[in-house]
Amino acid sequence: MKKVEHIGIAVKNFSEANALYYKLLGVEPYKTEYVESEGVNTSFFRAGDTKIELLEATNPDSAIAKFIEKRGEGIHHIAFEVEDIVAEMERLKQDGFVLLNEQPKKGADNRLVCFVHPKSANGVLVELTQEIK
Ligand SMILES: CC[C@@H](C(=O)O)C(=O)SCCNC(=O)CCNC(=O)[C@H](O)C(C)(C)COP(=O)(O)OP(=O)(O)OC[C@H]1O[C@@H](n2cnc3c(N)ncnc32)[C@H](O)[C@@H]1OP(=O)(O)O
Ligand SMILES: [Co+2]
Repeated sequence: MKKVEHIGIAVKNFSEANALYYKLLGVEPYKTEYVESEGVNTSFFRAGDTKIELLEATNPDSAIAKFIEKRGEGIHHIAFEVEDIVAEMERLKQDGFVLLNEQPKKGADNRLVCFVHPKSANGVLVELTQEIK
């Protein structure tokens, strides 16, 4: 794991949250992206060497909609940068972590991602993320 690549934050109102994080961080989001497979709108802010990813649900079945319904807005996941996502997935599986996808899948911002179940990571949803080169 090279670094915390981003922190995902579940928000109810995308435009209000983007305005708030603009005020908080003093920078505009460098990118917004709709990810159909996850049912989310995302925006990305640079914060030093890492990023903040705001996530708004676009349908009631999305993981973000369910999370907000159960727990309210807030930190949803921590994403760790990896160089070889397949190797890291295999390593974590061998170590008893529960992976939420068998194969890496396409995430936002030109990346492959894989999620680790929060029940196998001290209540934290962990995302592994590798840049697509
Ligand atoms: C935009 C793409 C990508 C990127 O490029 O960065 C993203 O970040 S996408 C982000 C959204 N996508 C995902 O989160 C996909 C992975 N998540 C899942 O598969 C599911 O959300 C889940 C984690 C398996 C939970 O789904 P489910 O079991 O259907 O929901 P429950 O509400 O029943 O939850 C079970 C259990 O887990 C707790 N939970 C749920 N989400 C989280 C969370 N984010 N952090 C910590 N804990 C979480 C939930 O509270 C339940 O606990 P109990 O009530 O104690 O049983
Ligand atoms: Co993410």
